[in-house]
Amino acid sequence: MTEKTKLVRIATRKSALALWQAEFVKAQLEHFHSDVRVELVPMSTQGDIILDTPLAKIGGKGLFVKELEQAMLDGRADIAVHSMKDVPVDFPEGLALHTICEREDPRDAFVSNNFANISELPKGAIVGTSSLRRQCQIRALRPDLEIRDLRGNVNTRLAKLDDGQYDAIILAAAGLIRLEMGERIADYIEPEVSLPANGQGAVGIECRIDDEVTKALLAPLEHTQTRIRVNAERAMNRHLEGGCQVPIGAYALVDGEQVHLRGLVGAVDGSEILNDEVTGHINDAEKIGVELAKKLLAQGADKILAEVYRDA
Ligand SMILES: NCc1[nH]cc(CCC(=O)O)c1CC(=O)O
Repeated sequence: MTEKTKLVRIATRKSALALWQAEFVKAQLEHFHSDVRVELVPMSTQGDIILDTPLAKIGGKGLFVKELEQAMLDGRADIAVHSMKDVPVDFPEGLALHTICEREDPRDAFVSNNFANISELPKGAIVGTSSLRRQCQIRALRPDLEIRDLRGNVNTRLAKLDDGQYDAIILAAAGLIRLEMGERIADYIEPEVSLPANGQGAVGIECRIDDEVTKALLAPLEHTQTRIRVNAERAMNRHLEGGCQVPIGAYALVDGEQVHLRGLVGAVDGSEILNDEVTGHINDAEKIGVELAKKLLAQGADKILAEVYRDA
């Protein structure tokens, strides 16, 4: 090791997907900087420990990130690597989301050992998902299916499907692809059928605001188009005051100088779903997110969300 070697410590959850994402960032940092050494600092978060309660009922934002943030604030780690979907819209003082890496496939995936897609499922079939967003969209499409809660990391969820506890489960395609289990995906669910969660499929890197050395090292990992999309999506969620455990979908696409954002707020039972969209210039990504949130609120999103929070 030479004298100028810089150590970057990555706070990460211990799930296979979190470790994959941390290893990915480690490899990228080492690829761009020959004088950087990267260490993983694995830890458990509340979201990993409380496994027997539906996520929506545990409440509190940042179930999967708080412990990682504390490690950075205490100086036990320099950066934290997150699935953007799990990152709350606001950060503790002293920390910020510095980098957003290129997005993987953002779609939800239909996984089943017996059925090729949602339309093939027979009446009464049992579908596993722990996401209110997926639940309300599937219920709107197929009110005859039975939705059951499904917790645990990707491997646990697949094991429960293979046990026969469910006829099908819905997962983020990105997690399966990253873990080289893409062949388990029977069908990719298009955004028109299941609008993804804000940030789904994107990896973000958080660090201390005053850590200029680390911030400079992270710069080459930033992916501008993903940043624009995720900024628009997160701005919508922020204005709706929605964490990740709410029936809210937000999905942006960039076409040249334009960003096109679609948003959805739904009642958990699928009885009511509000959809809207806004297009504007890429420099106004966040304004577009706020504008879309306002349109959804004007349609009655506030009433739907108030009901979700009351029932939770
Ligand atoms: N809430 C858990 C979580 N956080 C990120 C992903 C998948 C990968 C991603 O969206 O980047 C998953 C699993 C899932 O929803 O199936």
